[in-house]
Amino acid sequence: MQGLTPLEEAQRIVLEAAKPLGLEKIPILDTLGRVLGEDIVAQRDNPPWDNSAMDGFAVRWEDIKQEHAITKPVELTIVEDVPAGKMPAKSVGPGQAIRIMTGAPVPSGADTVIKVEDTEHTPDMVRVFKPEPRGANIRPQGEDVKKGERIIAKGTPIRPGEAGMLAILARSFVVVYQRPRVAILSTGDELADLDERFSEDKIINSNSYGIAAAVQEAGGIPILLGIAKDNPAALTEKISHGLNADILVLSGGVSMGDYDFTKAVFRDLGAEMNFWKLAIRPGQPLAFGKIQGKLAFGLPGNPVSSMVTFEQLVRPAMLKMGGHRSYGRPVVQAQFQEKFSKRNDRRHFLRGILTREQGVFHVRTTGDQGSGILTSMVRANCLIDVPTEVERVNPGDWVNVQVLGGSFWTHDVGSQPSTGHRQSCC
Ligand SMILES: Nc1nc2c(c(=O)[nH]1)N[C@H]1C(S)=C(S)[C@@H](COP(=O)(O)OP(=O)(O)OC[C@H]3O[C@@H](n4cnc5c(N)ncnc54)[C@H](O)[C@@H]3O)O[C@H]1N2
Ligand code: MOO
Repeated sequence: MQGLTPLEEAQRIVLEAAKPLGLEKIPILDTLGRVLGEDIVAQRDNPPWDNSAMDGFAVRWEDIKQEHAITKPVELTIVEDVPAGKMPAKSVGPGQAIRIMTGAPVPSGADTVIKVEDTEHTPDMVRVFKPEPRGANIRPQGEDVKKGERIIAKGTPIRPGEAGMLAILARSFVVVYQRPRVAILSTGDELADLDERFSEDKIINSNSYGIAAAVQEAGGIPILLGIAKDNPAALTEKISHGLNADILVLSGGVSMGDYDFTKAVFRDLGAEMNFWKLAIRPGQPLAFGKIQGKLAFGLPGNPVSSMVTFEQLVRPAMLKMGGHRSYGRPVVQAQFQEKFSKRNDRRHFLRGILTREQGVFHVRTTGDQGSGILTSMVRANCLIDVPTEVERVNPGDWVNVQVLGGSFWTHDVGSQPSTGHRQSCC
């Protein structure tokens, strides 16, 4: 009998086969979540000139530096008003001030800005009560970005911060990696699709929709191929359509059943395939390889198994193809709140609920962990990663947790993570 393949080995093979896709130029508003395919170099300084950080008065520090300003305020003559968006016409001479708004360019002659609330003023005259250090309240030219500097590196995923920076740098179009197109096919005579009339002996094809959402979450474009009947001809035809995409994901038909034709059809299509019994639970039977140069995954049909194997294998491949440089979910250590035991032959991914209380992460399972219990995925915000060799996890033991999307802090929002506990059960 074929032995169990460690997940890490399968991940290594999959990632080696997955190559970054080509590049395309897209408008800035479409860039969220995409990965930069070029270095972004500043063509000018930001801010482009010294500007005021406060509403107030631009002055010469020499004029206001005196101590005891509160008892003996300095009086300066206002010679101009500079709102944001206007360049100053005059410079500040001895005994003079220019009224200035936040963001407006600092006039020549001035080297310090006094906040309006630290003054008394009329339209023509300002009295300064508070001495400030030289340069106070001035944001110098180029403090954020210097012309010629590489500000965002190729391979960076675009978040709101990067999008704002692209705008600062006047990049209305940027080059990014293409999104992987993922063809999704469910197999099984027992399946009916959502919009079909179906009889009592059918179950609804949920895997295609769960996988499609996972594809979108990983930045890809899902292409639904529907359901293939459990016969080689139907399967071959559907798979051939799927080969127009970058990745083909099948679910079902990879285990030992009389109607499990996936392996045979993959082979007939000339695929170089690995058929694994992975050392994980859920998600043991899995096929992976290349068909006509395209990545093809045969995921197990059980709904939870298809999602967990997607997470561990398809998602990393998609991220690599989409230009990302890191492929894993964030992992945190959490204190397990239950008892759990298993054999020491497979790595388990328990669906979990992660919370944080008094700065410490806690995790419990979602309940029954059968691979047909999709409510476990509905309730989960994480996967609890119990290593192969671990047979027992007790309340209070530290476990690694892969954080799935979404927020999970229901307690003490904003407090710092604890630094005191680093030992792990696993
Ligand atoms: N003799 C053995 N039987 C099984 C083994 C084994 O090693 N030896 N492995 C079991 C494990 S573990 C899994 S996981 C499943 C994987 O089986 P398949 O990939 O062949 O999947 P199917 O048999 O087609 O379906 C399994 C299960 O999932 C439901 N399903 C399938 N597709 C969908 C879909 N698109 N939407 C919703 N539900 C779906 C299907 O109705 C079955 O209930 O094999 C075990 N058996
Ligand atoms: O691998 Mo199966 O996914 O354990 O049910």
